[in-house]
Amino acid sequence: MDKIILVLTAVEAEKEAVVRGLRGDSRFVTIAAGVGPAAAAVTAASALARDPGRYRLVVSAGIAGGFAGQVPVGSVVVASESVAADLGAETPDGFVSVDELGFGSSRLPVDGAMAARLTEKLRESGIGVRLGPVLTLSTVTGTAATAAELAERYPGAAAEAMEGYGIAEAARRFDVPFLEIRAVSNAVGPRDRSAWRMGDALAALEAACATLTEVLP
Ligand SMILES: O=C(O)c1cccc(C(=O)CC[C@H]2O[C@@H](n3cnc4c(=O)[nH]cnc43)[C@H](O)[C@@H]2O)c1
Repeated sequence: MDKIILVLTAVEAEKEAVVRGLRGDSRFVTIAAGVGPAAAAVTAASALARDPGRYRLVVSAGIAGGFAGQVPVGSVVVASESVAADLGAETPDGFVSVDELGFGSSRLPVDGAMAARLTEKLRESGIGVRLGPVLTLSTVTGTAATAAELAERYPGAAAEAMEGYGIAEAARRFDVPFLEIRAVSNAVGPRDRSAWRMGDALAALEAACATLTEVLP
């Protein structure tokens, strides 16, 4: 039996955009896993454990906040790595990552060749795209101070979302390559939920998933 691709979104609206983009491609199965890294990791790990050897790629797909000066709203970010940006300890001298604490790695890899191919194809298709680190946080950033702190702590970070690292960790445990695709619905910074451009982001997510079907070997 041919191996297939597992795509996980957080919410149903993202799943619907992904499914529209995949246009019935039978190589993919898409699940809405819930918001946040815990729900995402549990759902991904459960699916991978239910059918060992069935999957050749696991994809975290959805909307995200984009860092100012890195990516505009409505564009796509393909992760170059997934970073757990709030996994560590707060100290009087600032944040200390789990790496520095000696408890593992806050950075998980993606399938670099696939990420590069997808980015190139999206660019060729005229879709605004950036290949860069995507942060995973359990809390949506809501102030300029936190946005600036994250940008300083993770230079070049393109976007933040809430699920990627959890899914990447599940994929790593099952030895399946991982990819994260995000469409930017809002800028990372002071909270203004009314300014989130969900429609534009979901359309960009749909286009990115249509392109994904074209770059798979
Ligand atoms: O209105 C809110 O504050 C809010 C809180 C939690 C989740 C949401 C969602 O709309 C869930 C969808 C999904 O969106 C991703 N996302 C989008 N923008 C950001 C962001 O700036 N920072 C972090 N995550 C973001 C995230 O992956 C959610 O699961 C709304």
